[in-house]
Amino acid sequence: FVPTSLVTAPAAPTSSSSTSLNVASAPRVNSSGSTSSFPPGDNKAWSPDSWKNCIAKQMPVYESQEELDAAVETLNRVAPLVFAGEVRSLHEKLARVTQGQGFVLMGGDCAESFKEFHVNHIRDTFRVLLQMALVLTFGSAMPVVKIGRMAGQFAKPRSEPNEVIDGVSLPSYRGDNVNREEFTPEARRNDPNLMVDAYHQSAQTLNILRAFSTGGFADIARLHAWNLDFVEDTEEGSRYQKLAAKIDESLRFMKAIGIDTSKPEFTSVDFYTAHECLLLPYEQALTRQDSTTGKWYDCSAHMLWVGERTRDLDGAHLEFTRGVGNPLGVKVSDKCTPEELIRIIDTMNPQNVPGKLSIIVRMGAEKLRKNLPGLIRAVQREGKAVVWISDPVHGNTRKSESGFKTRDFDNIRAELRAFFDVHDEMGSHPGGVHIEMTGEDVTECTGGVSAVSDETLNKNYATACDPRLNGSQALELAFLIAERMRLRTGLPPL
Ligand SMILES: O=C[C@H](O)[C@H](O)COP(=O)(O)O
Ligand SMILES: C=C(OP(=O)(O)O)C(=O)O
Ligand SMILES: [Mn+2]
Repeated sequence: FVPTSLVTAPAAPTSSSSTSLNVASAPRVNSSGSTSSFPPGDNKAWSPDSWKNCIAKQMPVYESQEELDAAVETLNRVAPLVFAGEVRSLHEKLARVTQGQGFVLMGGDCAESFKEFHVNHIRDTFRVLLQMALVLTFGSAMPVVKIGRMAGQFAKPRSEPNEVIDGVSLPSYRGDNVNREEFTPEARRNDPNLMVDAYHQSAQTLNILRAFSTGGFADIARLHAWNLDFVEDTEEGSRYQKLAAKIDESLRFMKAIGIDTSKPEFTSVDFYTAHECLLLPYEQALTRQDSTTGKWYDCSAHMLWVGERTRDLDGAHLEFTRGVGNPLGVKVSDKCTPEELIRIIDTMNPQNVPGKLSIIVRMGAEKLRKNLPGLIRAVQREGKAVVWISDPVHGNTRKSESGFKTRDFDNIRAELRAFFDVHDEMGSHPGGVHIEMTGEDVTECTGGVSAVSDETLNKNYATACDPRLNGSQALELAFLIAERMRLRTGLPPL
């Protein structure tokens, strides 16, 4: 993390009527994406709560307005999790990626959970991200911007409002900051106090991440120690050790010619956080005005993205995000037309500021080959500066015969390959990857050298929502990407 310029003022206004969500007056849950009286992107005034005038899809409805007001009031007073100076430093790095100088690595759980929370869980995910970043930096000879889906990635959009088990129907689980996974009416009740619990867990997570990124753990001299025990014995583990040995040698050479490898560039990393901007009462309460610039920042994370299911042009999520100074992302599937994408860009980044907006493409290999060229062409024609990021996992979810939600490594690899092929053809920069992964030895995605199969998914299937790549599958992906980046720049294979 970098030095900060402090964000100080709490989100105005502070009266309970304006800072809270009025259940009676919307946001309405709507699945048709129809019109709103307050289209974002026009010149209407923005405020942290102007999203309340728009239709908010995927939003929990709370039973008690009082309970919600009290939770939001508590969050209005908590300390910001991130600071404007950090957010701006991420923005600058992303701006360089729009110019082809850098690669973004985003990864973490689909849904963080209270049950899985442990310092070792955070450490191990962070460790794999460090390994992946090292492979990508060395492989591509480019700076890698490291962003965790961590410290706030709780709320989940769902395909179905209800879950039915043995004829019993209950509201779907929507993330630990909304309701609980257990299949009982009490657990599935939307509880606004969970937002406060999620905030406190995020604060702890960030504290650990800050310590790991600057306190010696991320020192490049320790690169061998980042290998996880269960990865160590795999093909990817030994491939990593070989690469680590090469880097060790380069470090020894640098030292020999007088470069000081005890400098922060070698001993710490800049690590950022991001999550889906979904649960707007939480995001609004963490939105604060920067005392030095007067700009509003959502201080729940450095970067926020809007999901595929909530990116309606006239919806509450675009209205909220258009007003905050953070770098933003938007997920797009094959349902997004080039015209729609340009309108989204004009709403989320009206000044066309480089680094402000990343387009996170998730459509599956086949649809990507068909649809991505048109999206890139439109962006090129309109002269928009965006970071193109591949999310090769969300378009590749399937149900195994044994009933597990899973993803095949082959399909993930195929989508990444398609993403790189299309950028090669279009002369654009493949700017990053966004994946759901964990440092744990889970069996949630099939394939890869780790050879998880449909039959072994039940061995350690632990995710609270979507299936994650385990440590060795994630590392394998990093090597694939690094090789592809090398090919682009004419470097020999690793
Ligand atoms: O993480 C993404 C979505 O929440 C998830 O893919 C939706 O899953 P569902 O179809 O099980 O609701
Ligand atoms: C919900 C998610 O993705 P998408 O919006 O792409 O479906 C996610 O990233 O977990
Ligand atoms: Mn997911």
